[in-house]
Amino acid sequence: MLELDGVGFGYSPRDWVFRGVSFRVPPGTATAVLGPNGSGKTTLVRCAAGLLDPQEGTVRLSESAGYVPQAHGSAFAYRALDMVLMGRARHVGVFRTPGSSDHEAALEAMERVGAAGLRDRRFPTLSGGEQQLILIARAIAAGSPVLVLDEPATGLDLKNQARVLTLLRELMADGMALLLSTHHPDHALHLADRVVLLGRSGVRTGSAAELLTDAQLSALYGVRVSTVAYSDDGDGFPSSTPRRTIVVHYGS
Ligand SMILES: Nc1ncnc2c1ncn2[C@@H]1O[C@H](COP(=O)(O)OP(=O)(O)OP(=O)(O)O)[C@@H](O)[C@H]1O
Repeated sequence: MLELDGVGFGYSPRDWVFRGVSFRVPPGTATAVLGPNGSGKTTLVRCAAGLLDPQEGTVRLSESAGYVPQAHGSAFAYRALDMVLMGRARHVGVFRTPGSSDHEAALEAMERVGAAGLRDRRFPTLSGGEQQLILIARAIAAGSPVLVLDEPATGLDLKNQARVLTLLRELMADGMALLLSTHHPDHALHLADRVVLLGRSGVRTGSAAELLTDAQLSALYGVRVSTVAYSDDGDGFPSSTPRRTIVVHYGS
């Protein structure tokens, strides 16, 4: 369980990025954070993951969260498998080397994201999308019941976006609590039970049904957005999966 209560953060005194953010992410659910560039999505998910200390309010985490940062180059030429093994740090203990169960967990996580074939590649030589898959595998390998992801679809092609969304739904079905920031309202429509909108006029939290509407999304991004239904077409998701996506009226 992840819970934020009245959280406020600013990088300098009296210059708040956001204030008064409260929401809970129960097991088996996903909460999506949406907002324009610079609205504070990364800042908020870093506070939720315990990587930034808010100036006010509290963050309660049942145990440490797995965290997936936005893909970025690494200065160190670790193998992809070693990057994923780093997710096992709290299981391995200080001054110990990873054992066979850690290797198994790391390889299973790489299989799950479809990146087992990259295990011996050096992380900096991977494409941005491949790096993103490895970072997600690292967080899964950590085995935490809470996963916090900062724009997990950044740099992924359409097939890999679908793979990651499917994977995140599977993790929810396994009982994990997910918090993700995203620039893709359609991903929020597909995944999220609850939504946090970081807008120019303040923060709104509520159910996906209440906040992922044409009016709310158009106001949030300052461009006309419509949500449209599509048929399941035997896509393999349970019939309860929301099948709505968004259309942006470019030029509006
Ligand atoms: N280390 C920092 N020091 C000072 N200001 C910062 C720092 N990091 C971010 N900011 C500022 O805080 C605000 C929120 O930034 P943040 O990165 O959280 O936004 P975001 O919604 O994730 O943006 P994007 O969609 O562009 O990734 C921005 O105005 C940004 O310039």
